[in-house]
Amino acid sequence: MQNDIQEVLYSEETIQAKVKELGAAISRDYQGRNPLVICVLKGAFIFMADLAKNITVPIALDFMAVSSYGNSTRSSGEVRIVKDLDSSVEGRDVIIVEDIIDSGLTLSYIIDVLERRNAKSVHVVALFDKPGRRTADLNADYTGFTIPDAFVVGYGLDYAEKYRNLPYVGVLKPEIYSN
Ligand SMILES: O=P(O)(O)OC[C@H]1O[C@H](OP(=O)(O)OP(=O)(O)O)[C@H](O)[C@@H]1O
Ligand code: HPA
Ligand SMILES: [Mg+2]
Repeated sequence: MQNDIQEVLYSEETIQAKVKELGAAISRDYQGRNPLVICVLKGAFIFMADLAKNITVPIALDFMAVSSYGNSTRSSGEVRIVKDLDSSVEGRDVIIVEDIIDSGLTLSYIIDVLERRNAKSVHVVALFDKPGRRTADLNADYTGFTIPDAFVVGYGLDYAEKYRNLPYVGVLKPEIYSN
């Protein structure tokens, strides 16, 4: 698997330091509140686990599975809810946890759904942001790293369901995509 990686962009240590910073910022901003923290599966599962440990205000957790990439490096443009939340967001302060914002289509779809369900507030934390590929007008409230227009894998992010378990984030060798 390591042989498939062309370059490591963010080491495990660099990512962990950033996750701590993001957790501290959220803990400061949500003093006295009890937000519902929503993990967007599957990509955000590792980020969510690490981030949650760095949030010091009381939180509730929930999970939503959404998919639009399938086995491609380009969004299909069609966002599907594969698993919905267990809890109601009505009247809740919601924090959406995303691994990456690329076209922005996934998040704009989820935000729209949560606002229609009458969440009190909806904010977004994204570990990676690729503004160069945006088609939806959208920005995260908390961003870890702004990255160039390259398809990245690791730390939850996949290509065709592989590489999610890498503790770092990197770019694949181009020949992997053409296989
Ligand atoms: O901004 P966008 O262009 O919508 O891309 C970002 C979304 O795409 C990926 O999910 P994917 O559909 O691959 O599902 P996965 O999390 O199960 O891999 C990623 O985890 C984000 O949720
Ligand atoms: O760069 C990416 N890597 C993995 N999954 C993704 N989904 C959107 N962009 C990406
Ligand atoms: Mg994916």
